[in-house]
Amino acid sequence: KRVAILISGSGSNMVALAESMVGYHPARPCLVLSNVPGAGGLAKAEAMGIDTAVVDHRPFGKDREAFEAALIERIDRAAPDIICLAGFMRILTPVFITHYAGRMLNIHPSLLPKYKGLNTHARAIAAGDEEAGCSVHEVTAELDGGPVLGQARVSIAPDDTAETLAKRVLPMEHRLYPEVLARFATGDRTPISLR
Ligand SMILES: N[C@@H]1O[C@H](COP(=O)(O)O)[C@@H](O)[C@H]1O
Repeated sequence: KRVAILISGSGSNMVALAESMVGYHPARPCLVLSNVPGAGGLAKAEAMGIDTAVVDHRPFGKDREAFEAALIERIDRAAPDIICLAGFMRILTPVFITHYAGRMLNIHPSLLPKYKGLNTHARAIAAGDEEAGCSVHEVTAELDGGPVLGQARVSIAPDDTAETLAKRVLPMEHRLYPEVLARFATGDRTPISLR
């Protein structure tokens, strides 16, 4: 299976996914695309010998449709079977989501359905939760709302800040996302849970 990975930033999840797609893994990366020119993850992908592309959203202003048409045109040139959103920070419309329906995944830094959206760790701490974590889900029109295919949990310590918690959750993301992708690429949607 061919996998296109969409990023906006440092791309640590992209690296974890790409590094996992070797040997008997059923998938291979075919493109790393960023909406942010110069995003740190682009250089990392090039160093791994993966094709990269930039579709900058800024010239499109408020015209999401035109931005997404350019995005779809560039992605489909790589003919991916699966799309992985990995720290891709643009909200996608139903047009884009329908085009890749049933073959697009996202990683979100909370135990969904809790804390959809941003600032997930700060909100978990503020709520007095005992646990935090991350989730990989299928992407549907509901933001962070699609079927959850995997979760990883960490305990919240009394002196945790959003930053210290994020530092402990991110390595769990790097374990969870490749595991879910390997299963998804063989058609296995059974949810998994890591600790
Ligand atoms: N959506 C969130 O954005 C962050 C991206 O990190 P990276 O993969 O760009 O390093 C990760 O925490 C991910 O869950």
